[in-house]
Amino acid sequence: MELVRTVKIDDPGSLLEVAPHAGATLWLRGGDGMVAWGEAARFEISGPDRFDLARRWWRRFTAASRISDEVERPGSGPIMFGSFTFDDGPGTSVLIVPRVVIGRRDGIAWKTTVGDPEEPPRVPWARLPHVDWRSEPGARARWHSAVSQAVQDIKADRLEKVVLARDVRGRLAGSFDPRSAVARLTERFPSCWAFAVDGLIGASPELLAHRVGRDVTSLVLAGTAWPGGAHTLVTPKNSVEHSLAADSAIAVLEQYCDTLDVPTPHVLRLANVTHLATMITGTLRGNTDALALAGRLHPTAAVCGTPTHPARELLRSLEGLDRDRYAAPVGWQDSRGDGEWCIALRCARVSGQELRLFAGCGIVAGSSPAAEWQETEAKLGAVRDIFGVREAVGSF
Ligand SMILES: C=C(O[C@H]1C=CC=C(C(=O)O)[C@@H]1O)C(=O)O
Repeated sequence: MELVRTVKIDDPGSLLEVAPHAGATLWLRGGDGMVAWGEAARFEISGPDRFDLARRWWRRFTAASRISDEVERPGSGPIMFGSFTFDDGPGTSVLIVPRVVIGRRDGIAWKTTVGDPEEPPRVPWARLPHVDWRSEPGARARWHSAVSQAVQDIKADRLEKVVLARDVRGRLAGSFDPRSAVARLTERFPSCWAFAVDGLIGASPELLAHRVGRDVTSLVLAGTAWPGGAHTLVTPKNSVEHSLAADSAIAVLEQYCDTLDVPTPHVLRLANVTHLATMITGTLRGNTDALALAGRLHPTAAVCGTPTHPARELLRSLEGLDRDRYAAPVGWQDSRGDGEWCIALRCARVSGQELRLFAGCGIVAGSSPAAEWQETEAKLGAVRDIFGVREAVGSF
């Protein structure tokens, strides 16, 4: 039985600077969050039951741990980070229990250790390497025909909305250090959740499920405008797109919450795009953990469509894409069941020297293929542009 011990520590300053090497797990927002390293346990799963299997495994892990936690806040004590696949298959979802976690939230900082880990050597940050982007002959034509087909299906009342995505691939010309990538992402997207979990890096603006005690929050985004785009944000098309996404989250959260507050949508401004956003808050009826909520919410109509099943079938046939861990829950959970699960958007999967970026957009009856292409380009810029910036921002 391993001892999981959390102690209060002095403010560590920049959390990113504390991460000792490029293998660290990172979860940051507005300067707060957690950085973690080492692996006390790892669990890989696939299939339609992956969320339930993950929760069961996590319950067993925490039940088998001796816990000493002098902080007792969300994220203290035993914690796992996870990244799930969008689809039931192929691909594996992963949970990681780090050996060491340094966290800070609301002015309180802590260190959690599992067992008695050794201090790893500190490896200086590596600059972000140059990326050779792969040219994709025919990608634009394929996109146009997929969006046109989706619009036809929607106009023929086969479904109301489908979210179509595409990927862009590149080859890294040198070694990749997620600390450098996340530093750039947090600078450019301070209101987003910037993360590096098992080779998935990104800065997501969309919170699928956040639970602290009985309080639940879900920030639903859908409907986008971007600089140079032909449309403003508030259009009938974007409003339809947004309300379908919000409704899909509300329909699930209603089943678990005694009270639910759904304000009118607001405008979320990011560096590259603006979104319609609805911040749903609720009070849980029972003790449903954050991952259970995320698993039930996934996939919302912000990343799949309405109704869910036909949209999932259609996107599968039109995209010709393995979404891998894009557009799926990424986040963390502690032993109390509190946690923070985002939808992995504005992200890239790094494996070896290969880099794969993803972006998608909601298609409704009023969608045009050319505008939706531009929208994916604006969204892809969130990660693509960090490779174009040459100045150092951290301790290289
Ligand atoms: C699917 C993505 O965005 C979703 C979140 C915000 C706005 C969206 C939209 O306007 O289409 C998408 O629903 C993506 O960034 O890949």
